[in-house]
Amino acid sequence: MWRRTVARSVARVRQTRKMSIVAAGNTIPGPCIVHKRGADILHDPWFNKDTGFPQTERDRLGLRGLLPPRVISFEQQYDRFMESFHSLEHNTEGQPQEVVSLAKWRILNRLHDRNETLYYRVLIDNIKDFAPIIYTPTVGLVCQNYSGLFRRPRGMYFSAKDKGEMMSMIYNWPAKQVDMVVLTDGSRILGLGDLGVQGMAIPIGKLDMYVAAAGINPQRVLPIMLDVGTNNQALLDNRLYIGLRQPRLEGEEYISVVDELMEAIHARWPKAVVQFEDFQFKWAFETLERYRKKICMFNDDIQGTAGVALAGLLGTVRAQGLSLSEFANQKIVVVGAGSAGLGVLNMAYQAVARMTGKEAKPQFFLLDKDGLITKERVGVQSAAAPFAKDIEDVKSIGLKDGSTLLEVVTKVKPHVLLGLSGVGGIFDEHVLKAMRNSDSPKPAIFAMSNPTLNAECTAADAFKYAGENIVFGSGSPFEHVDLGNGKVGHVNQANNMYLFPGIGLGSLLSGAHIISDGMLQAASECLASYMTDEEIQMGRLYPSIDSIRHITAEVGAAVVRAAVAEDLAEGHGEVGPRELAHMSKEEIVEYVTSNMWYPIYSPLVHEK
Ligand SMILES: NC(=O)C1=CN([C@@H]2O[C@H](COP(=O)(O)OP(=O)(O)OC[C@H]3O[C@@H](n4cnc5c(N)ncnc54)[C@H](O)[C@@H]3O)[C@@H](O)[C@H]2O)C=CC1
Ligand SMILES: CC(=O)C(=O)O
Ligand SMILES: [Mg+2]
Repeated sequence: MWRRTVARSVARVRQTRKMSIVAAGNTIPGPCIVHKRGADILHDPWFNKDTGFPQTERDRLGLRGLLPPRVISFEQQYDRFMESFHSLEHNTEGQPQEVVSLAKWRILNRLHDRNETLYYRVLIDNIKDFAPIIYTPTVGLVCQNYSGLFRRPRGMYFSAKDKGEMMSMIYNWPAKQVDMVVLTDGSRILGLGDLGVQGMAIPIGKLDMYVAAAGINPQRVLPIMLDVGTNNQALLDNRLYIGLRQPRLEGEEYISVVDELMEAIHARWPKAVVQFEDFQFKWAFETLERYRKKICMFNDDIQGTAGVALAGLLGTVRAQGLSLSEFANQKIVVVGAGSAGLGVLNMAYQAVARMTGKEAKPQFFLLDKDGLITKERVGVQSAAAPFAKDIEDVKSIGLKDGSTLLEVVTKVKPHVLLGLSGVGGIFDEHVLKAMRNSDSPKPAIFAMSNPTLNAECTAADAFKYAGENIVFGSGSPFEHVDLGNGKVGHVNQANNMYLFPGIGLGSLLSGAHIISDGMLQAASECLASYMTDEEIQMGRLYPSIDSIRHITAEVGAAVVRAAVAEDLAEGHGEVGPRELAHMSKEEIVEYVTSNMWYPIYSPLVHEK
């Protein structure tokens, strides 16, 4: 009996997939129920179509007379926006970069606030040009100036003053269903430090990427800022700062506020996936350990970054013409022993252990602001301790605890130099030149810190000083480098944006109640195997951001499959765990793709 049900739902998945392709091809989508009329609709960016409301809808919804008479098609609205954007580019030519970037952010933000369907369509279609505005690097600048830029609220703000009230506050959010939450406390925004409540632009930007890359319905996303104060004196002294003007809560007081918020989110939307973003080191690991066995959550800086970095590291092994098992013999220097650096090392160690067995002793070197970390280091963080080198091992190559980056690179001759320090320019001319003596025929340099000014080096400097045969990746985008004679130094964007949307989407659609290491590993492996050998030989470790929807569908499907394999998948909507278990690999990709929202005007039907 239930076999027939499975067959029916697989057929349904196939049918839905067909319909979604049709929808993407602009045929008539299904209706959308709206509980308001007239001007209230025009002021609601979820439903607003501006001049795009057809006459019949204007009549039905009480809009007649509230809009200019001519109906403008979606395509015309799209063209008009792009024309405005291009004239803005033209008109701001020659102005300081920051002015131009903020002007671009403003024009996109205004559209976001007015008409979400059009906003997400232009974002999806122009993701390569617009991601650097709504995401890194411009989002960093936006956070730095958020108190001044703030016009309209988006998402929810919970503060230390709301203690005891969060369970009722969560019901103030107007949407019945929430699928994806991105939560920050603003304590470590990119490499810019503590930006307090102004960090809200990060969850907003990450969720824009969720909509664009993973097709999460924008009506079901929720950016949350947990404002527990700030230790940034400049913000505390700024009379126009829009957050709590008090030092950050610490210890028990802090954790009890996070607990209360997590309980409130989980109570209202038990199936929502919660992504922790840009928490300072001391809380990033602690909150991850605290909630990951109870709630469907992950820490993007620790786990998303690790998966993307591991995929890149495996790519560098392939770029050298070696088999993946050679990964265990790679010498990798990681600069930055924070959430991101330690996340990468954790995952890389697990990969080596899988390849070589438990006795694996990878040749990974970890540095923080005080230089090389060895077992001699006093007060080493417990999360960093497993990666501290044996002092005898480093002595044998002329190094000691606290050796400088230049000393380490010179003596180790690493295959890979990977920066997650937040310190701009730390891979200076000397360090990069030392990479010329790397033991790899294709040394890899990853300057992963964000935003651009915090990158450990620029792409141009990397190719200039370390040589033309390097493989290069950076957290924020750089232009490809002209090496002369028609040769181009390829720049990869080594950013967790290649994984977090797929991790979130896959976890959601699997209905898993937690996100396991196996699901994260599957996501990373999927990204690692996405590129062909030919592409890898050309220094391309990650796909172009233009194909982010496709890669996200593949990653999402890999996460669903891993959840099914681990018996964690509880199903989503009408698709139950047994139906998921009976889907083929291709059917799971179809299931994921068919669940991706695509921006198109739906006919609006009013219901009281
Ligand atoms: N590309 C990507 O996808 C991602 C990039 N990041 C970037 O990584 C950076 C670090 O993030 P977290 O690890 O969360 O920060 P964190 O504050 O937890 O860690 C920073 C680490 O850098 C070390 N450090 C500081 N100055 C140093 C120096 N001069 N030399 C060597 N190490 C130094 C600190 O001791 C600390 O261990 C940020 O800039 C962030 O934007 C983070 C997540 C994802
Ligand atoms: C990309 C990112 O998550 C970060 O820089 O924190
Ligand atoms: Mg982050």
